[in-house]
Amino acid sequence: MTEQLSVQKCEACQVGAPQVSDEELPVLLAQIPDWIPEVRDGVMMLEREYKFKNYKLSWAFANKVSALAEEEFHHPAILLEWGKVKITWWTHAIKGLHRNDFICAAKTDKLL
Ligand SMILES: C[C@H](O)[C@H](O)[C@H]1CNC2=NC(N)=NC(=O)C2=N1
Repeated sequence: MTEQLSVQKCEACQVGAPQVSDEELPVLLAQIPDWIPEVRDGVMMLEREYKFKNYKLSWAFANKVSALAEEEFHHPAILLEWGKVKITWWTHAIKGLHRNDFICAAKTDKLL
């Protein structure tokens, strides 16, 4: 069993890096069951919406995710609303999902 995604580090990802394979996809998705794979304009992404009691709590969580992104140098889309934060991870350089996206999704869950 490979170690938990949330303790792994993102690797530098360049254009041409491999997307997650069809065989790996279900194995990785099973490790982050609260995340939904979405395909937009042919690009597969991982998405999760978190609910909070008010805007300040949503804002604080969004800030933590931003700090994580800088630490990993891998950046999500963050939709910040009153009582909700939607996080979407994908790898722009390869227009799809890299192992990094799963690592970052798992790390995002640990920020709660
Ligand atoms: C220049 C380029 O944006 C950087 O190399 C990094 C920054 N953060 C990134 N974040 C994500 N999600 N995908 C990328 O391809 C990516 N590239």
